[in-house]
Order: sequence, then structure tokens, then C-alpha cells
Amino acid sequence: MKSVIGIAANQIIQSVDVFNGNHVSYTPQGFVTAVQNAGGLPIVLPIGAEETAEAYISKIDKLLLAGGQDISPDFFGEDPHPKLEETNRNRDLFEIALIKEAVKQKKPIFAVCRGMQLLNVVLGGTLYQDLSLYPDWKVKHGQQPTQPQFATHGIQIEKASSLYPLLGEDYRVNSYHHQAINKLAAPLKIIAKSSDGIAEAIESVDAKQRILGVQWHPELRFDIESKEFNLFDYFVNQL
Ligand SMILES: NCCCC(=O)O
Repeated sequence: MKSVIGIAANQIIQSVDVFNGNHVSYTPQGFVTAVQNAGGLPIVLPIGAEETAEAYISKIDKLLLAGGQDISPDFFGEDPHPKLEETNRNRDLFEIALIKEAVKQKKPIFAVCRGMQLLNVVLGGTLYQDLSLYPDWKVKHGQQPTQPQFATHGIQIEKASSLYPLLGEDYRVNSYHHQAINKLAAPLKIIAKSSDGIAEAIESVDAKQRILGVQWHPELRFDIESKEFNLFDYFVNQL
């Protein structure tokens, strides 16, 4: 029986020519293909009412949170900083409800970039709304316009972590974020950092609550770097 993987969708709500001005619900193809290649059955969960989170989570085996917009900072008690970028409050509210329900139903969560940041906020942590607010910022974490198949900075991974057997101790990742974990939520531990100390991966302190979060984008490199595919294989088949 294949694991059913619910992938929380994003939306395009601006008018874009490529969809003839239509609004669309979507997820990056890399998540779909990586889950399929790992033997999972992906289902894209469109942004909807918070009340529907319980039904969605009960229908899936595991939850995957993708990257995207900044998180509305009032969810961690702050007003928007001038460097805050696009937010989508409906997405925040729905994904917050999905995370709470997945935790309640003890369903594993794999969270990528924004997903990892939101997980930290939902569990009681805070974010740097922009890396310029992080006093020790030394590494370029937004590699645009360099293409995502290129890993541009190093990370160091804790030996006693779920990531170490998958990626080793020293690894290189792509990087597309201007926000980062500030205060870490108590139920989480940081299991990888960049050389300037930014949290690059997290897992749950309580092994019974199966959570893995990464700050980079494995869905954009899994087809050319087998270690990135290891993350999806681990999520679909072991976490
Ligand atoms: N926008 C939230 C996730 C990526 C970033 O930090 O920019």
C-alpha cells in the first residue's frame, strides 16, 4: 500500500498571462515527482477553510509543506518589518491548521523552506523577518539568479540526527530564503546549520512526533543529486 502524501498547495492570485488571467492552486512539480519516485501517492491539498484541516489530515498518511511566501509576522507577535515580502494570510491560516491537526493525529511532517519556518512558528518559535536583522549574517542565503540545481553554500549536520545518515556531516545546499528561524520552538531541535549559524534543518525533540524540516529546496535538485532524493525516500518510507 502506497503512503498517501498530502502536499499543501500554493496559489497564484495575481493575474498572470500564462494561465490566461486565471487564479490557480499549484505545487512545484519537483515535490510531486520526488514523492512518486519514492513510491508515495501525492495528493495536492488546495488552500481552504481551517475547519477542513481535520478531514484532509485524516485522509493522508503524511504531510509535506512546501516553500513560498513570507509568513505573516503577527503569528509570532510582530508587526511587519519594511523588508517583509509577499504574504498570503489564507495560506498561513490553512497550513497552520494542517500542522496543528497533523501533530494532533501524529502524522509525520516534512517541511521545506517556508514550511520549516511556519512549523517553528506554529510550535511557539519566532523568525527573523529578514536576514539583515540577524547580527551574525555572513552567508548569501538567496542565491538568485544562480539556478537551483547548483548547491551554493555549506551546512554542517549533527551526527545524532536523522539527516546524518542521509547526507553526511558536511553537505552543500541551494538557498532561496531571506527569512530564518530566530527563537527555536521548544519541541524542535536544530540538526544542521550554515557557517554563520542559521538553522538549516530541524527535527522533533520527541521522536514519537516525526518531523523533519530543511531550509533549502531538495525538490529542485533530487533528480541530479541522489542525496537530495534520500530526503524524499526517507520521508515517504521511513519517517
Ligand atoms: N518566504 C519564506 C520562505 C523563504 C524565505 O525565507 O524567503
